[in-house]
Amino acid sequence: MTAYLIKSVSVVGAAPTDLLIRDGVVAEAGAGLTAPDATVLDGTGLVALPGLVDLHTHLREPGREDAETVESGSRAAALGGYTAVCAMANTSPVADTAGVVEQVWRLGREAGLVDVQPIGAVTVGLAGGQLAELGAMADSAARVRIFSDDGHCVADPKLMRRALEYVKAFDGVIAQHAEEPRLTEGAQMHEGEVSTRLGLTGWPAVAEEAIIARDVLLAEHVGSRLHVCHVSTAGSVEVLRHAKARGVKVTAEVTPHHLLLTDAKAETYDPVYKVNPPLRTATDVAALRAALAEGVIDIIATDHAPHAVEDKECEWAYARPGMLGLETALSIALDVLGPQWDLIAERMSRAPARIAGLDGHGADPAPGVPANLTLVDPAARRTIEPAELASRSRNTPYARMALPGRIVATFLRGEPTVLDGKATK
Ligand SMILES: NC(=O)N[C@@H](CC(=O)O)C(=O)O
Repeated sequence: MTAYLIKSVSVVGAAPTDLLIRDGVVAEAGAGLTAPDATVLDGTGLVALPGLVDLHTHLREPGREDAETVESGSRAAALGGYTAVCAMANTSPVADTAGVVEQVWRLGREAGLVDVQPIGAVTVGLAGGQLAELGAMADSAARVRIFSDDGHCVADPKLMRRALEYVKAFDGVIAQHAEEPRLTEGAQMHEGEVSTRLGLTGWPAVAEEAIIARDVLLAEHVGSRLHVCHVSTAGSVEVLRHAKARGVKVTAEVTPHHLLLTDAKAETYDPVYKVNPPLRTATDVAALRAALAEGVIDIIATDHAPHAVEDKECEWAYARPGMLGLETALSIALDVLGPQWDLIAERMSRAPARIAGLDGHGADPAPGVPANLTLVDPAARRTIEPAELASRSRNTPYARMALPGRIVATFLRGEPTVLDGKATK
């Protein structure tokens, strides 16, 4: 195994130092390190972060390998600075059995670019009618700890209660896609001034807020862990703030796109901006940014949702919801938060690793720590060219935008998955 000596790198924003990576761990850290056998990388001007961890990735395999595979999504993740991703269960077949989660987990190991941690479905076929085999998935080789029907809400309160109770046995967590389905029938975008003007059916903020309010009460009642996917409204932030103040075991994520874009984008009628939950108003964006800074929202998760051309380049009403995210998330975080490296490390690596229970991830580079880390050049700007993305899909909302920050290298247990901004395999 090649050793790497990274010279003069800022670890999470601190004064420059050297890092020696050997045998899968950070072997040494300090000024003036030498190692004759090591490959030397110049870290001048670069920031080392603990490898990013994405709690919400759609890898589409099995079933829609034309849109993404475990391997292509893993490569996109490594290029985005990630060392671990949690793969959502809305595949075909659905990841609702030990067999499917083990398949995804094995494919991740074979690709070897990031650790792929499968998420199991809460209900059979994501149909919301009957609990899936949560215990069998937890006991499988994939050791599933996060369960989600993402794409669908676990709308039945009794099933949601049972699921929350069930996962307590193995310290699992239910990640809820908060959307009261009766309030979003036919919805195409955020319900508000823009939807009224465009004549499109609206997805009201209350459809999200009502489910979060219900679920935090259920989680409190049964003393279990709830994670709220892709929080998108100012009202949801208030519900979460209240729940956290009461001591409810709830965590929440926000996506890069909900931190940057608004429903005004729908005026273009370009379905690349169609997403679930929908892009909201500038007031919501401001509330989400404040909540992320404050910690009411715990993490940034990408909701990387690749879609084939025919599912996106069509009329708005027929387009699938979802956007790419893995290869641009760190840049959007840098744009939104500025160079607050400790906050970025917390929201994009340490906290998601804790929530997912991913050992070996989410620890700042220091002697003895597994060498899961990424090197960022914050001074670089790059223009996003969809054709150059590693994802099999092209549905990025940032096409031709110049974004700050570039991932120079990513290491997974001491092996480079990205060097010089390029995937190593
Ligand atoms: N977030 C999205 O817009 N899409 C997700 C599922 C979903 O949440 O609808 C997808 O799987 O494409």
